[in-house]
Amino acid sequence: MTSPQTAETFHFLDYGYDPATGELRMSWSFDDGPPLVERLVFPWAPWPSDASRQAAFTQVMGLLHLVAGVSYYKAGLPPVIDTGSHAIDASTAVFLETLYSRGLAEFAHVNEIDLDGRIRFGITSEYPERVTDLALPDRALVAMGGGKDSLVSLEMLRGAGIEIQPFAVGGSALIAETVAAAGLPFIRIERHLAPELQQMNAAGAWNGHVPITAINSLVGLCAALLYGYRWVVFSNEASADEATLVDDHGRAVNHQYAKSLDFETRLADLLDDRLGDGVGYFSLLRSMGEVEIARRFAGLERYHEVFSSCNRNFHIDGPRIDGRWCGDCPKCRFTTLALAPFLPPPAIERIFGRVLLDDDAQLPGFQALCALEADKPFECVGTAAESRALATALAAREEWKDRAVIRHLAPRVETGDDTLEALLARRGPHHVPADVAARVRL
Ligand SMILES: CC(=O)N[C@H]1[C@@H](OP(=O)(O)OP(=O)(O)OC[C@H]2O[C@@H](n3ccc(=O)[nH]c3=O)[C@H](O)[C@@H]2O)O[C@H](CO)[C@@H](O)[C@@H]1O[C@H](C)C(=O)N[C@@H](C)C(=O)N[C@@H](CCC(=O)O)C(=O)O
Ligand SMILES: Nc1ncnc2c1ncn2[C@@H]1O[C@H](COP(=O)(O)OP(=O)(O)OP(=O)(O)O)[C@@H](O)[C@H]1O
Repeated sequence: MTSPQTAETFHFLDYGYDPATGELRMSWSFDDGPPLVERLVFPWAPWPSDASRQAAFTQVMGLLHLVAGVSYYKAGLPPVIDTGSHAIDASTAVFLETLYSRGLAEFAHVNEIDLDGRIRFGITSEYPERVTDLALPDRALVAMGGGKDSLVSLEMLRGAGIEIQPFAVGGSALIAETVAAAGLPFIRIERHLAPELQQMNAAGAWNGHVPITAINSLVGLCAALLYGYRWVVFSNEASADEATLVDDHGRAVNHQYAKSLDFETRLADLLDDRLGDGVGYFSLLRSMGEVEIARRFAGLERYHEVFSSCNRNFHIDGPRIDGRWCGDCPKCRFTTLALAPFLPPPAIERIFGRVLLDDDAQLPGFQALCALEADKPFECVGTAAESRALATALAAREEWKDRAVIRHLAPRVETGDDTLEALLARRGPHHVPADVAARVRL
């Protein structure tokens, strides 16, 4: 296979869904190289009889093809992008250019590649295709990630009496266990990347972070149209808007771009243009920060022994650790910090199998969470202000103040107005539909 890095053009080839098997196939290529075929399998092979739902599904599947191409495009970054049979109107082109450039910002930063002006999706159509008469039942398909955030959403919706169906993309047994603990049925959508990607990576193709939540969001929207759910609910928080770092050219590099309000707004607007309000994509926790979410999760004891936020669990080929927490990564550190004000030390030890705040070897990692002497890590963690407020609050608690990490960290951080109480009270903008927001008491 020729190297994707020498290719002139990245081609979007075919996409299609087979109602007999529930398999969705999408393909791309570099120049005239072999097609790179990614497959998704929707269990029970759903297929709606209603023509407007079929038309809406075909549109959303087209968007998924355009978004999921990012995994392959990044391997070579060819100068030309050929969108093939897709009708790309101006707003779709801007949506894709923004997603590819901001969603690949960490990838570009780590690989020292300048993406400015490189990613261009040509306009091939004046208007977006529209489906106007979509009617889906008022019920929610909830994206599950195995961690605390999606479980908080699930319980908020359940508590409000809204019909819920958890789903996840990929084969994580751990996510399935959280859903089993919720006592709910589970839709697990298989995802198989093109096998050539692994070979290209091994041969030295460009590799790095991709905006995975954007891909999962479009898969969720396909599922909503196939299975019949009006709302696709994610659990992305206000804290995800903070850039992980600002580079030497003043550009924001955000590991969590696809979890940001900016991405959510752009995708929701695009869907509104094409499908009206027949389908709703939103994050239920958008108005809250990590601290408020942790406070709510602390009260959901039934999940304390089954959840995991540690991303060492979520590789495509399965977990790379024994147990649910590796105990030495930014997510393990941040989740400890966020839950500690709301749970007693024995409960923290039961969850994580240790108390990271007792281990002074962990101090540099906690400092990085506070953006002290280091950038924040490329991980899904809270804002630096949240970590500082948490450290300060723990220094005022008898049960935490003498722990090694808190003793060293707390005197070195300043919180200003961002105290724990202020962060708990703060609410930002969101796109939760008014009827849902009222029912969950947002
Ligand atoms: C689990 C993890 O952190 N994976 C990142 C890691 O990948 P690694 O090679 O160690 O293992 P795999 O995840 O199994 O991936 C194998 C290769 O496959 C490619 N790939 C995978 C998924 C995909 O959608 N597209 C792909 O191209 C990629 O080449 C992999 O090397 O390092 C990779 C390179 O930096 C990261 O891309 C992997 O991240 C995954 C896509 C992933 O699922 N990460 C989530 C845990 C994650 O970061 N979630 C964010 C959401 C942020 C967002 O904006 O969406 C979060 O929790 O903040
Ligand atoms: N495999 C997946 N399939 C579908 N949605 C997912 C998947 N992984 C993560 N998500 C969703 O993406 C969003 C971001 O994931 P994230 O890991 O931050 O959340 P989480 O696992 O619920 O909580 P935590 O922050 O504790 O890890 C959440 O809405 C989550 O449900």
